[in-house]
Amino acid sequence: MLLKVKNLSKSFNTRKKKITAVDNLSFEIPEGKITAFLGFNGAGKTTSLKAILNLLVPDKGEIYFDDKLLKDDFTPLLKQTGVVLESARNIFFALTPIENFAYWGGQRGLDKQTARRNGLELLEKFNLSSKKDTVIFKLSRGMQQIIAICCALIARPKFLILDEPTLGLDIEAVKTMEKILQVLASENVTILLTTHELAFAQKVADQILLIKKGRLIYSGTKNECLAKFNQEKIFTVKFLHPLSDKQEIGLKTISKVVLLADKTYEVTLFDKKSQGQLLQRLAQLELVDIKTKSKSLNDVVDFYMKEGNSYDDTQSGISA
Ligand SMILES: Nc1ncnc2c1ncn2[C@@H]1O[C@H](COP(=O)(O)OP(=O)(O)OP(=O)(O)O)[C@@H](O)[C@H]1O
Repeated sequence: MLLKVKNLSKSFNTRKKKITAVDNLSFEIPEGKITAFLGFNGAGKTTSLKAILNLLVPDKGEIYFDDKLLKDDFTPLLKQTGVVLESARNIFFALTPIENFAYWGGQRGLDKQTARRNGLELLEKFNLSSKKDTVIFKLSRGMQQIIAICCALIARPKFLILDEPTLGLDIEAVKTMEKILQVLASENVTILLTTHELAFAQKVADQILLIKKGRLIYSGTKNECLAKFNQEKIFTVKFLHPLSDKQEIGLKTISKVVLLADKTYEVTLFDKKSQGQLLQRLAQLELVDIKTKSKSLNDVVDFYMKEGNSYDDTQSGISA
């Protein structure tokens, strides 16, 4: 594990009340994977990131980086970590990418030539070489975000933290961002990102970290998380005519049948093993369309964010 967070808590005392932003949070970030840190506004993501980056002192908790406990000195983590905060705020908009690379490389102890070389390499990798001398404010929002990532990667850190990397990006730019993150992960860069865009998280993430009111709801692989929520096999079926009572009773011996609209039904198998039997029965009816429905990360997050569906039964696992 590259990063381990153990029993992290942080409260803020405001004039009106005490706000518990992070509440006994523990999780692990595996090396070379993309972890999506999810939770509604105010869930405690930024506060957790700030504690990891030593930008605030938690009330309690421990941070381990490369299996070493960080106490007062976070240098081992900070030296190996690139960070892009929301809205690409870590770059100078009046400078060009090359000038930004020289500055941010300098901050990381690189000489100008090395910073330039590393920066050009990154631009080439992300197909932005032609923009090396264009001032940042003349670039599209998506390009600005990529340059911000290049600056964060200028000293080749092995850990990259991205706060809302797709904020304000159009569909094409989001796709480019997906590719970039996948390229970086394939080069063993460990990525921790926050996002409210669950379709994006579902595309790029290997790992999911879900928090609610500062507490852990789920931590584990995306595939396991989705598999748990897709144990049922659901079909949406449209027939030429509404089902007769007899036809409906026939299907109901092996599935739950719910009328969605006019001639369209949701058919949920009681047992996945009866799929062949169901398809045979459906084939005897006058079908117009049939689709299988799978639950998405959006459904998972929706489920857990509802009051009552809590983490009680799962600190490191999940149950649907
Ligand atoms: N400096 C502070 N003083 C007082 N309260 C704070 C402070 N920083 C954060 N909070 C509160 O702590 C809680 C968690 O905030 P945090 O910014 O960590 O959430 P978040 O998950 O990052 O939200 P978002 O998705 O909106 O960025 C919120 O209730 C927030 O108002």
